[in-house]
Amino acid sequence: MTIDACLTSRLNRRIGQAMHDYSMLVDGDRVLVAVSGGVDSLVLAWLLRFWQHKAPIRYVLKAVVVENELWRRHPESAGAIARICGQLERIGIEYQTVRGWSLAEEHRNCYHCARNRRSQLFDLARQEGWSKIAFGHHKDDLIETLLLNMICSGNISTMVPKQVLFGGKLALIRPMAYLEKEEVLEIAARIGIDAVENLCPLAGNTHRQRVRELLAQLYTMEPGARNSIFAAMANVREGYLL
Ligand SMILES: Nc1ncnc2c1ncn2[C@@H]1O[C@H](COP(=O)(O)OP(=O)(O)OP(=O)(O)O)[C@@H](O)[C@H]1O
Repeated sequence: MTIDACLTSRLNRRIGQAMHDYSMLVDGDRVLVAVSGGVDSLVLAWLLRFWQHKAPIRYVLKAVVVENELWRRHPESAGAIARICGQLERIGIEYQTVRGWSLAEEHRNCYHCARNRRSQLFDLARQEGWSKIAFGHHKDDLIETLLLNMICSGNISTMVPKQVLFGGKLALIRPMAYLEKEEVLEIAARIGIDAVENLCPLAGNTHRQRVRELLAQLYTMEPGARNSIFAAMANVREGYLL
């Protein structure tokens, strides 16, 4: 299916706007797409793959799935990895799987797992000369992170759409930063993404999940809150903070 048949012009414009606002891709980029097998990162892999045909610039893509320690303990792990690979083949993107390091018992939590995954991705990017790592985070992830950081860590910050690291050798990009979760799901339904259930035994029982539920309640009370919170991240009045 062509990108035009799968993306409404509204969504196409929104993704293009984020890419443009943050100069996410340039000619000659080598982009690793971090894929968990969840709906967001599979949609991202599809988007970047199909933009290759459309974009006026040339870039190379490879999807990477980090098999973490907790996944591997799950009895359905092998089948799930095979399904993720099947989805990537269907999307037509080159891919590889990487085995995450073993985590000590006391380190089996979201923080260490995410750190482990980041290190694996950074190492691969350095070894193979990839210039960008693309993540499937979207607008709701950025809002949740803002609230999480305020509530649990006492700071005002979020994940940025583009983050340049190592003196410019690598940049993390989030091309779906302007899309709401429902919009990602809309694209997934149009292109027939078959997301793989998260194998992590800790999934669904996290601070993030609780913040997500809190936000859902807030949005029913105050429908404009989502856009206002998102806009606030680009409208910081430092003179009115402590
Ligand atoms: N095991 C993994 N291997 C590679 N990349 C990953 C992995 N887990 C997460 N990521 C990357 O980090 C992003 C955010 O991770 P998070 O755990 O919040 O996603 P998820 O909700 O499990 O899955 P998704 O975002 O794909 O729906 C993903 O969109 C993906 O780009």
